[in-house]
Amino acid sequence: MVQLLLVASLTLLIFLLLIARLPRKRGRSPRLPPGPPPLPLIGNLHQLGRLPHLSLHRLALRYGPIFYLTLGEIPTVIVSSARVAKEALRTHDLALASRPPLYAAKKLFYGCTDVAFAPYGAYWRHVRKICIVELLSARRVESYAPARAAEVACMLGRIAAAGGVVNLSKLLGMYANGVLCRAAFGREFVEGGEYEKRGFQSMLHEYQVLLGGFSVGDFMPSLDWLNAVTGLKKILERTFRRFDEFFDQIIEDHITERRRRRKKKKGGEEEEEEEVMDLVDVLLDVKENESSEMPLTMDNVKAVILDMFAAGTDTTFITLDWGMTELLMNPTAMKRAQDEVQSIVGDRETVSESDLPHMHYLKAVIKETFRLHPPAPVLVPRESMNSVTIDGYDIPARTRIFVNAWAIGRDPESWRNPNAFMPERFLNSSIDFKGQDFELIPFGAGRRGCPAITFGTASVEIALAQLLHSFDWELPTGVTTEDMDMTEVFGITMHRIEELVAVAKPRLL
Ligand code: HEM
Repeated sequence: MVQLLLVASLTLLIFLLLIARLPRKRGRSPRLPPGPPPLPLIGNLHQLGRLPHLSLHRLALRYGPIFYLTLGEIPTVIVSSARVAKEALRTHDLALASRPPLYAAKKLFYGCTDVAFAPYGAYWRHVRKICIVELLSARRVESYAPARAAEVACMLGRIAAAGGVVNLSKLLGMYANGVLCRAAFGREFVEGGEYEKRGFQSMLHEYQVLLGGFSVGDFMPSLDWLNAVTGLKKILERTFRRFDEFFDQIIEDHITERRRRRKKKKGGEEEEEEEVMDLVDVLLDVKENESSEMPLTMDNVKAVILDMFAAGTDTTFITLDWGMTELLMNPTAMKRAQDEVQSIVGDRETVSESDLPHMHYLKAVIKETFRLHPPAPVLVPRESMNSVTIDGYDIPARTRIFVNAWAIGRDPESWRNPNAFMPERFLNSSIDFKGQDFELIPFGAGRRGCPAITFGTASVEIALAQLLHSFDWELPTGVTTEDMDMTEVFGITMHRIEELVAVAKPRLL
């Protein structure tokens, strides 16, 4: 009996040892979406870097609405249909709510401590909440109506002064920068003025180019050091320093002004004018009064302000620029939009923001512009924080996710006659761009979606309505719609290759 027990125990022991030594059964290998073989970096990135939404769209036509590719060392998934975007951005909203650490963003945005490029986590939640509650709330956006009105008036003055043919792109760019300067700094952006002398406009332009540019380290982290050799690191550091010094000066001015106001208040003196809080003031207030465990540093304040400019100026300009271009190319739509504005505003010179809710066709024009020309055609990249299953495919953690909003806006599965500019399609439709309808996602969707939809649309609507109300628009003599080059140029946002030059004829003489 003892022997039997001994043999049984020995057998059990050997069995257990054997099991322990057997190679562990590997987990099922993930079922990745289809896609091309790893794309060698050189050659493809030239193409992908220039017009990624087009290159990725072509690949989607071949491999489907979700496909996988290895870009350099980076596993990447491309989403190109409303159905798959909904699964990615709604069903897996949290898992895909992080951003990859892009090289230029790290250098330019104080180590990604802004809102747009911060990785998901407690810090991002904190600054995003400040953005939504303090900086971009409906009440705050409303408080900037005078800033928008003043900049619209400046733009009309510049158009009138040009006396006919105007470089509308230039003026729309100044309008978009002007609105943000007033909202953020409480100051005017005047041509030849303080900001222009300090090269603010060119600094903003440089930022867009650098952010949209290609860095080897973003796709080959092991070759990060090459950015020092190519000179990119130096350029980024120089641009960063210029902005940093500029912001230091702005913040210093605000602190001095706040001290002066407080002193006056203490002395019982009344302020002559009502105090309007600009975004820098709001952030300084938040910083001073914060009792949270995560107090903002001055660098954090600068990173968030920079975000407002980087995310808010070019996007507004591009929407207005493509909107006016499409209207000039489509005179019937232009006339219908003008008739609507005229019927609501009548003989008044100035369009008021309270007129806008009645302008259904104008809103449809803006939606159609977003559909065909989303300012960020490939949404700001996301990074998966854990593995998820999308459309039946396994997407591992730390995969980069690109959503091609441009391709989705032109998908024949979602849109009839997708390449035509037809604002009417939105008149009897409930489709909106607020992140609920995945056929139209110019502002992205989910917890990482744009927090400034109200700010962005307010600036676009009032400017477009006033341009249509004050002037009749035509192409310059000798230029036909066929001559208009609709080629897109890609940075982090998507401009038209040509500047828009048009003839403005005053309507209200
Ligand atoms: C026409 C106007 C605009 C468009 C089309 C637009 C579009 C976008 C898009 C596509 C994203 C990425 C969304 C995603 O990942 O799902 C984004 C993010 C962001 N936008 Fe906008 N935007 C506009 C205006 C603005 C303005 C005016 C501001 C600020 C003043 C702004 C601030 C931001 C910020 C801070 C983020 C980052 C959000 C985060 O990562 O949590 N945007 N925007």
